[in-house]
Amino acid sequence: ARFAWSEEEPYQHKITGVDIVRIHHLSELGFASKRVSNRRSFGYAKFIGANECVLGDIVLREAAEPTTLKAYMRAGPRATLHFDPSETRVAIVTCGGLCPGMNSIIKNLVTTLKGHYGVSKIYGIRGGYRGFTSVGWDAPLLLTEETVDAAHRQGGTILGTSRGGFDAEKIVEWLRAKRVDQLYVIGGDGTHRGAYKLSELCIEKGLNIAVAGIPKTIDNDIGVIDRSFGFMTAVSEAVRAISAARVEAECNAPNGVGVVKLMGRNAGFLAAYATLASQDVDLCLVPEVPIDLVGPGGVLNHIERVIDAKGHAVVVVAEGAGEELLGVSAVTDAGGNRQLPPVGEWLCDKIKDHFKHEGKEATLKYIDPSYMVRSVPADASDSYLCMTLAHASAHGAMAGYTGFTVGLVNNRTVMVPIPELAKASPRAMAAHGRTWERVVSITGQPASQNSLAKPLPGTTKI
Ligand SMILES: Nc1ncnc2c1ncn2[C@@H]1O[C@H](COP(=O)(O)OP(=O)(O)OP(=O)(O)O)[C@@H](O)[C@H]1O
Ligand SMILES: O=P(O)(O)OC[C@H]1O[C@](O)(CO)[C@@H](O)[C@@H]1O
Ligand SMILES: [Mg+2]
Repeated sequence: ARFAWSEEEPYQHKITGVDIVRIHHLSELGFASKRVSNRRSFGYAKFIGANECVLGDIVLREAAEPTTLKAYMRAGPRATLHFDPSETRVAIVTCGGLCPGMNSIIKNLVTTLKGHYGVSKIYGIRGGYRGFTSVGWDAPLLLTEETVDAAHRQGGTILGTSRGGFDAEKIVEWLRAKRVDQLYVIGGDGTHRGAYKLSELCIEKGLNIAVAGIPKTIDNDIGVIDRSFGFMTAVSEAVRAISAARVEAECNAPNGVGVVKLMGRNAGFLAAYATLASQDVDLCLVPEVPIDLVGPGGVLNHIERVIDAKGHAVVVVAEGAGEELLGVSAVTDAGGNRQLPPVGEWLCDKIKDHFKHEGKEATLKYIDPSYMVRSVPADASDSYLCMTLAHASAHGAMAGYTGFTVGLVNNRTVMVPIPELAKASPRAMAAHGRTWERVVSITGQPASQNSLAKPLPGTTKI
């Protein structure tokens, strides 16, 4: 490709080729394929060819060396199905924390697998990975187009979810006993690590089962993909909390301060995007950037300066921020996620102490919307995304692909090998990247927050 940046400075990109990141196909692994032709296409859409792909990085940077472009397999219906739909049995499970859109994914999986392909049976596993081993009230449900009809209007997951309780041997044994052909796993990075182990164990045990993931997280901490479903809905809910904090801060004298704590364990995407979307925030603290509390460039002085100038201030803090000051807990939850220190309350105390020390009074209102940002149904944009992801996943598994997940890459749906996604997850915001630069520019917070930034492992350019 030849481009001229200017008459004086012509520049040529040297692209040597395209590397397509391939995913496993059950027939290539030696499993018998029914080779059924995909007659259920609506007739006007083309099937996706084996080499159709989507470029991973569409930004061409000036490079001295020739570049090979990385690409992902394009998702969508294939001409030949590995499974005969009339005999196909499916299981769906949701794991990890709640996220807007989980029910939309379940509904669209069921409507496409039943309505479009006509599979014979769909099990809905109750309460996450634990549900495979449960007996009793939480035994699997049989899902039909009727039972999921209104699901997308509700928050949460109609199947229930959990952390912990992963037992690969028992889960694979359940799949074998129920003669399940396809397993759909909706969850975050931990869930995907589990899903890949299941796909590998199925192969090892000679089971002709496709395992497909659909990434879910309001933290947007899953690598490779543009964004995870539910994230932007959670951002909108977070903006409502910030608006409330601004109103409280504006109206409560003297020196109103509104502090909002948002979810975001390792990644501050939710806090950063809500800050940028609301335009009401004067200070945003995230896990990726250490907090510089005191001193002329510190955040306490910044809040005081903002209040001196306009009478009030709004602060957003992500729950995972400030571990370098508050200490890292050794306590973990059932999924192995470490307990976080109470950074919101701690910050409120520090702000009040600072004002007292300066002989001033701060009227501080603390808002922790907590689970409210993630327990709502998906908004229109996320509902649309859920529909495309569920279809992408069903088309991939029906075609016989396994150990893959789906996502948007450069706004196109693709299939990604789960290890590729797991390697890049959890991702964090680049502490020297453009999103954080925008946050610093919008809030006016001290740039020293930026220069102190420490890139974390797994950090991406976003
Ligand atoms: N490395 C792993 N191998 C196998 N299973 C795992 C692994 N990590 C987590 N899991 C299982 O995946 C499920 C969900 O894990 P986790 O609590 O890490 O949530 P998550 O999928 O990362 O979602 P969230 O975005 O809410 O953190 C749990 O049942 C957990 O036992
Ligand atoms: O209390 P729970 O269900 O473990 O979930 C809390 C965590 O889940 C997340 O929402 C991710 O799913 C994090 O932001 C948050 O730390
Ligand atoms: Mg996780």
